[in-house]
Amino acid sequence: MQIDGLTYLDRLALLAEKNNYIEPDLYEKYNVKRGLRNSDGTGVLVGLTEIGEVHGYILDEGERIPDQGRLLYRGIDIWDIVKGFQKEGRYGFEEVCYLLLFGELPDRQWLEEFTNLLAENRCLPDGFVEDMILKAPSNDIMNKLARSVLASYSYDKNPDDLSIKNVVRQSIELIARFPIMVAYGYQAKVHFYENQSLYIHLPRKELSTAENFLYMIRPDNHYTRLEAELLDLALVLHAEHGGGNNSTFTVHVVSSTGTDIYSVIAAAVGSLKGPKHGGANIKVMEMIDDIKTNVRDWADEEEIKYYLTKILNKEAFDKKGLIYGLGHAVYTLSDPRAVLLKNKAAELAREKNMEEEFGLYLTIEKVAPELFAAKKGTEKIIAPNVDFYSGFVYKMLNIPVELYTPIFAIARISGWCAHLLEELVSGGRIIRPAYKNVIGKRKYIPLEQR
Ligand SMILES: CC(=O)SCCNC(=O)CCNC(=O)[C@H](O)C(C)(C)COP(=O)(O)OP(=O)(O)OC[C@H]1O[C@@H](n2cnc3c(N)ncnc32)[C@H](O)[C@@H]1OP(=O)(O)O
Ligand SMILES: O=C([O-])CC(=O)C(=O)O
Repeated sequence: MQIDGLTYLDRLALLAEKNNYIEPDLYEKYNVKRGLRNSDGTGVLVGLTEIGEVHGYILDEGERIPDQGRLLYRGIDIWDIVKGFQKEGRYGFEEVCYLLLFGELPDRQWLEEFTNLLAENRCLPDGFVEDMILKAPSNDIMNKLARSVLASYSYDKNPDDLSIKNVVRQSIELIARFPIMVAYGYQAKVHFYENQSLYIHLPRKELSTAENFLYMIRPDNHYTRLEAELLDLALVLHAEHGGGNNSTFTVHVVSSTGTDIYSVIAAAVGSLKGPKHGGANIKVMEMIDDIKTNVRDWADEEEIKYYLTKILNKEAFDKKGLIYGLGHAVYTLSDPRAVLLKNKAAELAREKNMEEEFGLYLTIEKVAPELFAAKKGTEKIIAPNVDFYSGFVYKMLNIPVELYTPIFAIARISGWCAHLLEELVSGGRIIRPAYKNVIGKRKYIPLEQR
């Protein structure tokens, strides 16, 4: 039924918009920490952790002083971790999973056993591929991943047991299975939605997580050592980011209810998918494609500035006003992961003859802060975050764009599981902040009198 050209659903949507509007002034009046942020932009302190430390500024007598970013896993600087395994010529992601989950660096024997344990668990339960992946494909791999995680509950003989030993077992299974769930979800997508041949390659025990993933997504199984090393580096850099990032905080919130690991991790996958969080790596690629289409000369700084201003003014691209891949809730001057990925992107761009496109990224990184400052009237610096250069690196590795956020999930599952264990050991209280009701009292009116 249509009234004034509006459908019933249109009118419901208008009501939903009108009756969910809250005066912005009220947030200030009641001192609401919107987005769980203090008035100076720092995060509200809601927990303690020993897993990841994210350093982005110095607090000096209550003032927030921007600083170069630093990221530490269990107290060890990410730069040192990367230098360490690269110097020894080995892959690093498995070692980082161990470090995050168990709080210390493994010696050679413990690392070998842990790597073997991951390899043994790198298979899906009987019937899972046929019933849960191929019979229910999705156009979106993150959606498919969340459903595969939830479906795993029914294949687990002991799904609700929250003893640490059981959750460690479940965590290792999930870390080992995420690359397979993503790879097969992707293969199902290209087969059922894009009419291409179906490839279900079984993972191989002797390969690392990064190698196996490349092996499973490519029809011919082929990858080079350099490609696997770069993917391994990306996995290491994306593995953990403290307790406050949205998906990890989701882990704390959901697990604080005492629910099972599959419910917790499926919720975290849903959070990571969002374009302001892990989903930004796909958005960056779409935004760059849009800029490439609309800016005639990629070397012309003024033309790029003009178009970025349109993006900031919500007149171009997705009209959300965001330049994706820039800005961070904690980092200010730099995100150490973006610095590492930028170096890799520069090397690869030279090798692959893609320096012109790389130059576009550099110009955006250079001019966006001043445009942002002019628009917002602030001194705030927006530097590239981990999502700015990661997609460009994946593109040069010929990894399809729909896999960029799922790769983030393949890495971050290790941090999520570490935080789940920490919540179970040291949390214990249901997370339950307050919302003030500002509508006041109203009377119930009988149907005939409305
Ligand atoms: C793995 C990760 O999650 S890394 C982050 C990936 N996300 C992105 O790259 C998306 C683009 N960036 C953003 O949206 C933000 O910088 C976030 C979500 C990362 C951080 O958000 P916040 O902590 O709220 O940022 P902050 O407090 O600095 O924001 C202040 C203002 O600047 C705006 N802003 C921040 N970054 C950007 C940006 N890249 N482009 C345009 N505006 C921005 C915010 O929208 C906010 O505007 P408002 O005051 O009108 O609401
Ligand atoms: O910390 C955050 O807010 C976002 C995040 O997960 C990351 O940068 O890796």
